[in-house]
Amino acid sequence: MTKYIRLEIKTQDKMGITLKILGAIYDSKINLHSLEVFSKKICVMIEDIKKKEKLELIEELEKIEDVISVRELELMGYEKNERKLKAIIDSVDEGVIALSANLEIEFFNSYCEKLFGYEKNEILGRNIKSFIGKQSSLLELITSGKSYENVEVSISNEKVDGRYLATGRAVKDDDLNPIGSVLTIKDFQKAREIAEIVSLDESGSFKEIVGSSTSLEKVKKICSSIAKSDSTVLIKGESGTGKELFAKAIKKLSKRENQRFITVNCAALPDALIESELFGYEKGSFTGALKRGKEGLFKEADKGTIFLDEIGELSLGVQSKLLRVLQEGTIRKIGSSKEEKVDVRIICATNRDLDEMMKKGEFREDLYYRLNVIPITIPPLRERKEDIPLLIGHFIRKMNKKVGKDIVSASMDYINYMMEYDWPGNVRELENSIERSVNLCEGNILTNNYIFVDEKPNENYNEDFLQYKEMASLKEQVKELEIEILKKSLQKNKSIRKAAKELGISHTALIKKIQKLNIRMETKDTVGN
Ligand SMILES: Nc1ncnc2c1ncn2[C@@H]1O[C@H](COP(=O)(O)OP(=O)(O)OP(=O)(O)O)[C@@H](O)[C@H]1O
Repeated sequence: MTKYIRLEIKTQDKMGITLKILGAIYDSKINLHSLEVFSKKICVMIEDIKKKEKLELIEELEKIEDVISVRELELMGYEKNERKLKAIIDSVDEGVIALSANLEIEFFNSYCEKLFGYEKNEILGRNIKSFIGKQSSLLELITSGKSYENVEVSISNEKVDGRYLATGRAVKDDDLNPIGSVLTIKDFQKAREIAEIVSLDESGSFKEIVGSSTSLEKVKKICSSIAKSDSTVLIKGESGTGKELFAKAIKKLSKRENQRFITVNCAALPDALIESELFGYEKGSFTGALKRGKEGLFKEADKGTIFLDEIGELSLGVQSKLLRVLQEGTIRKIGSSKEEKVDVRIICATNRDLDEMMKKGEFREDLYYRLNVIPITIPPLRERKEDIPLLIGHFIRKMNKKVGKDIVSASMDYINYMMEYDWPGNVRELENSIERSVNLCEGNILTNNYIFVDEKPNENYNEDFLQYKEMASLKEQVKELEIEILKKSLQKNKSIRKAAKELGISHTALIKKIQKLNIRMETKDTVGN
């Protein structure tokens, strides 16, 4: 490698000082390689000379008026920057190449040695065609003069043969004429693996949980941080807030991700059954039992997760059995004296106030403290109304698929109405309400006319509705109005017979209209076919 000497000359900030310094170097008959000029400093890079000549040059430079000091430097400023940049580019796990307009490689990072299968000194200055194959689609991209992004290309020469993703930009002069190009090339397989890892990240586990309110994000964060441990989780929250969705998300993020997730709705099973369902029974242990006996759900969930929904509904008897699972990690089948070890993570949920139940003696205190190791509270929808617009969009898409419609969005009025409502049934009620709207909607936008919630509609509703609507035929407007009148009467009267009386039509006429207009209302009566 050619050796050079670098000098830093500190000077007064005077006109003509650079010329004097260059003159001294010229007079000494020393070749100048490069020069950097600053306001009070000049750096020169000169050919390698003998020590004596170097000292003589320094002496000459120091004699110049306005020169303050001269010292030898390790590297020029631009060399330092170049090396830093090269270190950065070399650390990238993909090939970075700068090409001239003639496709000669002017710059490349060390990854390219592996990419092309050649040594550094065999690459510089050579035409890229000799490394990528004359037929490579990459050649077409490079010569197109256009930008391209992550295009799949092949690279093959006598040493390598593989698939890559190429991204490139043309380099242009001031008149926009191409003077070369820069490209990056990444390993296809590696890029795919990274994409897979990213798609498996935590956000994937919360994919089904729609909403970005601070309070919901906080719950997601807690779930991510506790998911990996085996501690028992107690999810509290009103009915329909998404407790089960969160329980599933915790399982997905846990070490037990690939093991079973068993859901038990404690309220749905009669007390007499729940014990045998949870813990199983030995053969012939009670009348009606299967001859061969039965494994319980805890056993089935072994190594996995069990989700005990509505835990507040368990009888005190079953509560004490559950306590044993938590204390000892064992279960005992009905009719058996043998304890069996199980390795199950328990996630439970309740919409009841367990504290209150404990005070009343309806829930065991010791069990409560065992379950409440990691308490998570999901806020009701009315406390995170900012999630409603996102949820509306999500449920429209979901219901479109379910009922085969193509509704594109909801009107602002519809969204505003939904934001004003208090949602005592939380997200489940919102979902049901949108399902009804989607079913009844005749256009491709959900409007106020298709709102069906269980409380009074907003006060301005009729006024808004009676406004003249452009683009709607008289027939359509009359039909919409009729739907509204029927709906309001049905809502108020909660009975088809009473509504018919109020509207001055017969009971059968009202039923016919309800069917024709596809109105689905919950009244005391049912509309038969
Ligand atoms: N944040 C959310 N994003 C999307 N869907 C949601 C969300 N929260 C709840 N849901 C939906 O609402 C319905 C009720 O949710 P889930 O069953 O998880 O509630 P829950 O709190 O367990 O109710 P319960 O206490 O009555 O058992 C489900 O259809 C669920 O998919």
